[in-house]
Amino acid sequence: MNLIKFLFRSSFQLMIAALAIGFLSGSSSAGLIALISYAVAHFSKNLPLSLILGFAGLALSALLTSWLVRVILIKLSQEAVFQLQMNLSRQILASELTYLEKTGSSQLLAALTDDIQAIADAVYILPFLCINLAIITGCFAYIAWLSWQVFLIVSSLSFLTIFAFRFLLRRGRKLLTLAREDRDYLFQDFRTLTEGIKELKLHEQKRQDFLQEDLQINASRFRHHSTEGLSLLAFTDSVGKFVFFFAIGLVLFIIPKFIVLSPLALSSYVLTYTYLLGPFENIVNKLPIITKADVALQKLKMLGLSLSSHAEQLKPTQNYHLSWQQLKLQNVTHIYLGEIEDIHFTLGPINLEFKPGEIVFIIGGNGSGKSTLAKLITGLYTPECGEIWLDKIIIDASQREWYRQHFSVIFSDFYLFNRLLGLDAEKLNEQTQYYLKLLKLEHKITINQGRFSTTSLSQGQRKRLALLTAYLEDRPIYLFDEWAADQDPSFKNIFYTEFLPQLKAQGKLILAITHDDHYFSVADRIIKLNSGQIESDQQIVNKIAKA
Ligand SMILES: Nc1ncnc2c1ncn2[C@@H]1O[C@H](COP(=O)(O)OP(=O)(O)OP(=O)(O)O)[C@@H](O)[C@H]1O
Repeated sequence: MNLIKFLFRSSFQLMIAALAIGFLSGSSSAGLIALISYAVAHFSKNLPLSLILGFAGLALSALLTSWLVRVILIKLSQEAVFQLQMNLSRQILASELTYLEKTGSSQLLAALTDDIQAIADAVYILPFLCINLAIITGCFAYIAWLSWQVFLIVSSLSFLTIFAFRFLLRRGRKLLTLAREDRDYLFQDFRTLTEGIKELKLHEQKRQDFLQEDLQINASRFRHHSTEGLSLLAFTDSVGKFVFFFAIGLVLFIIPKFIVLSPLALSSYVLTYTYLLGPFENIVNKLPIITKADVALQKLKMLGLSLSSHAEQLKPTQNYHLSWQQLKLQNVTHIYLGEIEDIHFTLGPINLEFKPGEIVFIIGGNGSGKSTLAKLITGLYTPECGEIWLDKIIIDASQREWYRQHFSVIFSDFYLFNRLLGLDAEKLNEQTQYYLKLLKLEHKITINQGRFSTTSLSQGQRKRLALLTAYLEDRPIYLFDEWAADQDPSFKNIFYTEFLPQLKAQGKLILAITHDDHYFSVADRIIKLNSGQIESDQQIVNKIAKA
């Protein structure tokens, strides 16, 4: 089973220790049953002291070992879940952006939340399952000791039952796997629900279409597969109980007709079986949780495999170059393959050279490839063809992480973190306060030990806060994707006529994707894209606005 293999892989020694102690716990419980059977059959007022001491010893051992095995398994399983969360997060961070974009955030979120939760639920109950399994094994050993014939009959019956159940369990697992696939679509719908709430509230027909044709269909498919799968497992549970009672009836009414059994042996069987009902029920009841976790682990394994096949080298090889001379793109291309094979978008081949202290505007119509070019220049996309050079260093897989450290970027769909990550907030406090004032944010937010008091701001203010972070990062190359689009005219003016020239004066290369033709004169150079190709690359000679 995936879950057991997963725990063995997490810590082989702890698993072996847990199994050994679990076995001791099961044996103690089975020993107790044997002792109780004996005491009931030989009941008298003066039972021997050894029996009483034996009872106390076994009870204490059962208690201690069951506690110990639980502690070990809880530690082991929680550690395994922790590692799973961290590894998956690391793998996502290390994967190529193009692959992550193709996979979609809904699938990743479903894995990080649903799948890991399903595994956490299963590993929580695993200690109890192990103890119950050990008790069942111990009790079966006791039955074998009482009569090997009865043991053979009963264990053959058990094997037959398990064999017959395999089909049902496999079918149940298949249905739960389908339900898990439905979860991915549901997650996508939940994202639409939360992120598109404004649009959905404003348009009744849109809301109804979304509810009935998307959410409801996916939710009912999930309901159907889950109900079928779980019902099948519930059926297994009931049949299991029937087989159990059948076995008791067999020992009580049928076997004595063929095999001579003493009343002591008979009462011991019945007592043992009745006691076994609890652990057995416990195991069968938990089958759906274990099956779900198994499906989740399989899903995580597949995701992990495909993530690692798209993994990048994430260790920067050396400090980034503060003084560089030339950034060159040579015949660089990027292709987006569409759902339909012959509908795709190709950017390039692009040939460009940049130098420090340049203000370069990248312009072009919607869908001309500006943001794609930004992702190529910053090293987020790996070019399908062509090369990127920074001075004399070619940016290949081993240099890409290092190369990316040269950029401070504000994308149009940027994410605003709620604190200054990767920066020494204490050291930068003075600068931070200065930029807060400059960006007119000092009355809106405070920054305490690098943490912003709020990020619930207008889009324009959020972008200004992102700009503050970019300033503090102080990297050699700045890229702004339509930064000024959400700013009011006065801030737009400050951005183009003060901020950009200030960065230029510091020797930074500034690449700004923009539609603000009013400020084109600020640029040293304007690159125009059209349908993924460079239409023009023009130096601006007579600059009007100066820093
Ligand atoms: N993740 C993606 N997968 C597939 N196609 C994409 C993806 N991102 C962009 N495209 C396609 O690539 C083309 C260029 O997109 P891009 O976002 O680079 O254009 P843009 O010039 O930045 O547009 P805009 O000004 O509207 O932001 C578009 O036709 C777009 O549909």
